[in-house]
Amino acid sequence: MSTNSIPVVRGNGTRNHGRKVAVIGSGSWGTTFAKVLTDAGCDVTIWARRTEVAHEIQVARRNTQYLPSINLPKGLNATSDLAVALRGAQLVFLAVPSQTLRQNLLDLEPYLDRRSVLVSLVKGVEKTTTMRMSEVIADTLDLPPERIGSVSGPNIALEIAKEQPTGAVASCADLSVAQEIATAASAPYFRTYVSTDVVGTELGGVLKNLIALAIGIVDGVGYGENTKAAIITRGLAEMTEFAVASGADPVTMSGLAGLGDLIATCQSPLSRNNTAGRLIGQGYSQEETREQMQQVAEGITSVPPVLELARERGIVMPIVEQVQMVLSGTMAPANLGPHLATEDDVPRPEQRPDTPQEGRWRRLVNRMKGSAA
Ligand SMILES: NC(=O)C1=CN([C@@H]2O[C@H](COP(=O)(O)OP(=O)(O)OC[C@H]3O[C@@H](n4cnc5c(N)ncnc54)[C@H](OP(=O)(O)O)[C@@H]3O)[C@@H](O)[C@H]2O)C=CC1
Ligand SMILES: O=C(CO)COP(=O)(O)O
Repeated sequence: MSTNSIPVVRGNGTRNHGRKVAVIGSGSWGTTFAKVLTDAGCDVTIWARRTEVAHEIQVARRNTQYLPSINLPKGLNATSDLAVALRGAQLVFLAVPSQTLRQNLLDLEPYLDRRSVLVSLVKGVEKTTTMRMSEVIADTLDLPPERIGSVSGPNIALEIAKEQPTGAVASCADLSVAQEIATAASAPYFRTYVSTDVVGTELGGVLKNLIALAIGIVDGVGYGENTKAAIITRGLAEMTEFAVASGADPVTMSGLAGLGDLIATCQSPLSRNNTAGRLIGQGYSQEETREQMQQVAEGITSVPPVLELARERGIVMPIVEQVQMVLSGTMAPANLGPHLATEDDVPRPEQRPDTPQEGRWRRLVNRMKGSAA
């Protein structure tokens, strides 16, 4: 482990002894996640598409473009050769932009061990197909669900690279595979929980980006904490409805991959989605904002496909609709938030009678009534 921040007690390094893993993508998250895996005791090789980035990581133990001032661990190997990165890798973590993942998978397919598990770290949906990343993996490589996983949570890369503690959720349809992923990705400053809810884990990461855009927009306008609290609270309700209609467990949305990530991304000035929203709220166009951003802001690309899926599934997402209108220039940023409703909306209870949250509370209350009787 490097010395970027407060030292923490070392954990389970020996559990990962000899576990060979690859990380595909050497941006801020790929590099940070490779550090987590190395600090967890795995034998890690990170793939960078540019040789100079691979060389800098391998030789100088730095990735100055994406993680300035961070010392990377000695054991981390880097290469720009996919064959080298994938040789013997039991777990392959994918940290590339959502819109390039399909091509990246096709590129790596010839070198992939047919037993390896592919784990998406990506928080977007494919624009042209509206597929989640695990669906893109299954579609491209024809892999069964037990060879596809996802890791997501409140994971602002730079904070984790500084070894500031947090957690995440590793999910796979096969619980034992989720446990294997979580073991590989559990460092002293990074606790990884397990889940079999791949849909919920992935959608938490996708949907919080859209709400973070809304938060950035109202921040750019100059609105204060009430507006943001209303957007976060109603945003979680929108996220949960959409995720449940897509097959997710509502409980996932109240965990690290849902609420946890929503809080981190909406609060952090380091969030690229939050930052992109702020620029738009300050009056920059979508094009100008894209130009100013040096890194991936997945939310901007995910808005149209998420709304397309929401309409197909009969889900109303007023905040995401408003974000779309602001992005397309049909609504002024200052009009986002204050009403949080469409024009024809009528006053209604805050929680719809059939929301997953209410159903859960009702079941709990009924159970308690039953046990008190
Ligand atoms: N940063 C974070 O805090 C977190 C990010 N994520 C998610 O991780 C994913 C990756 O994001 P992140 O690392 O932050 O992004 P960055 O913008 O930091 O880096 C993007 C990376 O993708 C590479 N890349 C760009 N185009 C291609 C391509 N066509 N083929 C292969 N690689 C390409 C870039 O390479 P090059 O440098 O050569 O351009 C770079 O290594 C996103 O889905 C993001 O939402 C998830 C959790 C936390
Ligand atoms: O996913 C993230 C934190 O969990 C990173 O968010 P941004 O992509 O908005 O920086």
